[in-house]
Amino acid sequence: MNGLQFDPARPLDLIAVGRLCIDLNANETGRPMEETLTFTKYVGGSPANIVIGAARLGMRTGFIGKISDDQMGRFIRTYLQRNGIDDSQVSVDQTGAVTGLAFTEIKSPQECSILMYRDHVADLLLSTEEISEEYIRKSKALLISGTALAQSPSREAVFVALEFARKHNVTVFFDLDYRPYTWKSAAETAVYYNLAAEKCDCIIGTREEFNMMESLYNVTDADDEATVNRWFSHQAKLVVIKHGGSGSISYTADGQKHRSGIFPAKVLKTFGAGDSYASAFIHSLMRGESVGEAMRRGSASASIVISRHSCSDAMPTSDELEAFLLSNEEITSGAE
Ligand SMILES: Nc1ncnc2c1ncn2[C@@H]1O[C@H](COP(=O)(O)OP(=O)(O)OP(=O)(O)O)[C@@H](O)[C@H]1O
Ligand SMILES: O=C(O)C[C@@H](O)[C@H](O)C(=O)CO
Repeated sequence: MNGLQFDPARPLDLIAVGRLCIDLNANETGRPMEETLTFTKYVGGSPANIVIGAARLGMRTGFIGKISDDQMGRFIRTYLQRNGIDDSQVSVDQTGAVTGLAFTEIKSPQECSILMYRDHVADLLLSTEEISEEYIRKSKALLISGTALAQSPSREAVFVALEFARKHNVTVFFDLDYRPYTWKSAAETAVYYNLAAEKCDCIIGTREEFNMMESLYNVTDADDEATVNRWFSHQAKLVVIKHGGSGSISYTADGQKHRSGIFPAKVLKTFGAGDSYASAFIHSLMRGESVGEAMRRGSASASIVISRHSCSDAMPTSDELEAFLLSNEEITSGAE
């Protein structure tokens, strides 16, 4: 059992709070960004990608965030609307803030990097007054993403959202989504990640992200069992540790452990794997499937997205995911 509860009476399935930005993915692959001439524009931001993926799979979704008062902000809002994501809680910045940009470099399938422009971005100006208790109580689940904790007032807004979620039995997913360029210090990062993680029901992260959180307490031996037991002593009922091309391992508070391998992928770029994994994983859990099945679907979604140019736009529909699962065998591997 995964221990997660979802109230079927709630009109929304999943609300995300956090970053809405723009991905500018290099069209010329196989070369450094210094030699890139053209980019394709997509909606980006880890929580945005996850919710877009969930909406593609048929979930009733919403977003709490802030966009810039310009063409980029309007591009994002239109895209959310076109994908059936409720944007009633997406506010428009009035201070001249800009939309975060994520320039991606695809030197090779294994050598991808992201250059982030995040000075004075609108998404980190989301304030506590813009977090609606009534809105959150309409949802079965809430997704928070680590980067929204990087600066005030977004940081406080996330903790208010967590409080409302707890108050109204809204299950909380925490996708760690650690992006170093947004934080001032390792200690600040670890403190806020740990404080937020204590309030979450399901934590999804890579081994490196959990190491970052534990570094504050001089824990250096990167032991999965010790990691998950720390979170089970708080609110968590399910912890997923992702291991890139080696697959993923999940742990439930009642002592079960599930390993998942990967699906073969013609990798174009590696980023987007985590967001696509999370979207299909959450969708599967919320429709009552087992943790093992949810991991299988997450892995399949990841393989689809890393074989395509974008993240958000590449998120598979239900039909695409089913077709992929029918025609591909998961490569079971000992994900250590
Ligand atoms: N090369 C690959 N081939 C197939 N599947 C992969 C590959 N890399 C990652 N995956 C799948 O995607 C999942 C998440 O990938 P990863 O562990 O890299 O998370 P992440 O670092 O959060 O991803 P991102 O690069 O989007 O930030 C893995 O557990 C695995 O199922
Ligand atoms: O989360 C970000 O700001 C970057 C994303 O927009 C990008 O699509 C990515 O890195 C996905 O993991």
